[in-house]
Amino acid sequence: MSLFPMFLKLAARPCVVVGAGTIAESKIESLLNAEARVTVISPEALPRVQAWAEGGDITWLQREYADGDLAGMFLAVAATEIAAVNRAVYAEATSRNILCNAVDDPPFCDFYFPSIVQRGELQIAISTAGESPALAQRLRKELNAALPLDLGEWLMELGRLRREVVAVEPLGDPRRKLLHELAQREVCGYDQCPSRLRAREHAVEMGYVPAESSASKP
Ligand SMILES: C[C@@]1(CC(=O)O)c2cc3[nH]c(cc4nc(cc5[nH]c(cc(n2)[C@H]1CCC(=O)O)[C@@](C)(CC(=O)O)[C@@H]5CCC(=O)O)C(CC(=O)O)=C4CCC(=O)O)c(CCC(=O)O)c3CC(=O)O
Ligand SMILES: NC(=O)C1=CN([C@@H]2O[C@H](COP(=O)(O)OP(=O)(O)OC[C@H]3O[C@@H](n4cnc5c(N)ncnc54)[C@H](O)[C@@H]3O)[C@@H](O)[C@H]2O)C=CC1
Repeated sequence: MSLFPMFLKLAARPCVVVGAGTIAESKIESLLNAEARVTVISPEALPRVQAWAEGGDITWLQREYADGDLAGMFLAVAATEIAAVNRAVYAEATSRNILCNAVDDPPFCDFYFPSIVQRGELQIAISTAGESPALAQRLRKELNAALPLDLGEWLMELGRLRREVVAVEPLGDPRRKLLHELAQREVCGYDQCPSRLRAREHAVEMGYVPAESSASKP
């Protein structure tokens, strides 16, 4: 069976993490990075989790998990050190059609956490479908070493440039060709950078923008 790969928008979605130890902490952090609305259920919590609760970043229910806690949730992570508790969370999630990951317990996971290489908005997620997390980790390290550190900034600039091009040029092969061309070269933040000039030149060539207006464009 092949896993379905996707990148989820979790902003404002209610997500629950059961447990607040080392593994839970990293899951909470990645949910917060995605701006999810996080509820943590755990009698004890590591200092960083407590700080998130004190700062209002998460809701911490300081008690053990109880059946019914998943009502209204979008996604659940069961990360206690007790497999039976994690499996009970998974069972409730299944009965409610909520996606759930019981950490390190593949039969009780609807989705797996991948290894991630990140540069700003660029994310590369690696999965071996649980065959070898160690391999996923090694590939993550190799990709991380191979990719330039400023790739995120470059991508942000490329995104801006793409929006400029898309705003003036209608959908079609010439636009697609230009966007491929721009994605291969250095894109710079300043107005006169070669890629930006190329994009304007192209817009003029194609007759989408008159020469004067392209030259004075911010
Ligand atoms: C199925 C899955 C379910 C899930 O948890 O989502 C799962 C399951 C299990 N992991 C186990 C072991 C290890 N996991 C890691 C590391 C990571 N594990 C992660 C994900 C996943 N782990 C999901 C599948 C991912 C995939 O392959 O697609 C990563 C990618 C992401 C993350 O955890 O956030 C993160 C790397 C992050 C990074 O560094 O980039 C290491 C490495 C180390 O710690 O040194 C080891 C030891 C080496 C080894 O075993 O390979 C065991 C046996 C436990 C035991 O022995 O008792 C099980 C259970 C089993 O296999 O039955
Ligand atoms: N720590 C590690 O490096 C690794 C841990 N794991 C596995 O991940 C799981 C969690 O590990 P850790 O985070 O290290 O454990 P931990 O012991 O640090 O944290 C467990 C958390 O679960 C909470 N908890 C216990 N019973 C609960 C209940 N009934 N309801 C709600 N919360 C409850 C505890 O208060 C604690 O916050 C374990 O199954 C462990 O085997 C797997 C790989 C590595």
